[in-house]
Amino acid sequence: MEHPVKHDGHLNVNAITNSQFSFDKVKEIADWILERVELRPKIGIVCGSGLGGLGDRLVETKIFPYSEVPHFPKSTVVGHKGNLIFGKLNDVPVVCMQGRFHAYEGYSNALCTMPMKVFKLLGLESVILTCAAGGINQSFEVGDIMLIKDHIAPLLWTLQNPLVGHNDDRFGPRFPAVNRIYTKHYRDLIKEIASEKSLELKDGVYSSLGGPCYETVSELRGLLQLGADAVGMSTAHEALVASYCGLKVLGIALITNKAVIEYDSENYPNHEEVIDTANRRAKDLEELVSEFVSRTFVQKVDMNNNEMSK
Ligand SMILES: O=P(O)(O)O[C@@H]1C[C@H](O)[C@@H](CO)O1
Ligand code: HPA
Repeated sequence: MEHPVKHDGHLNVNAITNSQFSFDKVKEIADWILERVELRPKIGIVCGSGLGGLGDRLVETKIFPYSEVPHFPKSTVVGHKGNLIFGKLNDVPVVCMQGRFHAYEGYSNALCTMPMKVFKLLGLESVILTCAAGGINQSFEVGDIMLIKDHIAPLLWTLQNPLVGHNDDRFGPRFPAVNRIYTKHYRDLIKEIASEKSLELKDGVYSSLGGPCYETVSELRGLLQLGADAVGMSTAHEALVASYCGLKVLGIALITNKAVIEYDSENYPNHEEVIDTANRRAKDLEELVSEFVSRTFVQKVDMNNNEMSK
């Protein structure tokens, strides 16, 4: 069993720790990848349930099934292929997780969020998190695309928060601020792109519970009262760790089903509907993300050129 080691070399044996993914272990994963891939992307994409088509859009790819990547577990959920793909999207180098890890698969939140730390050590600056979610906001329709402006994640209020334990400040600070996780500039940019494409984009608060069960009517009513617009089982903890690691975050939820907030309704959520809606709406979401990736990259190149010519 690995001891929690501070990076100054001091043992911190009394801390409950998430030594499961120490800096050295994450570095081992990142180094393994860097030895095998020439591409050096600045943007990472995580594909939610049924949204793996984004990965299929990449060209000049190098694909690693998760089973080949050191310390990566299996992706066990339908609609999550389980590939780490390096390639170009709209001519921009990206790395794409075709499928994510969920706590309900039996994985710790430290493990579920480990890829964000790997992204940091790969030199990424930004991550785009996509997910499927149930619409709690009663004005939302199935198939709506919701830009995540904030999240409510009760599990992150507990010791299940992946940042609990020994903090290695090479990843991020002990006490990260979380009031600006979803980068404003990115939200503005994607709204602009959606409006140019005449694509309606909802703006909302994503809430996440642990799953794998969907929510009770009373839980959903409670989340609505708290200000949530959509509910899912992922994303918030990844966004937290990405932001803690200094990555800029864009979060997009596809409303795959309406959350049932009427007692005794005949309707009920199910994963088949989630996947069907994702398949039906994936194209618009993929185009939005592709355009976002290329504009972000162009802006970055512009900024660098301007800086260099100063
Ligand atoms: O990985 P995401 O959050 O997109 O997947 C959602 C949550 C569950 O994994 C599943 C429920 O249908 O879809
Ligand atoms: N609840 C939780 N997670 C989900 C849902 C839902 O209604 N739809 C897709 N993922």
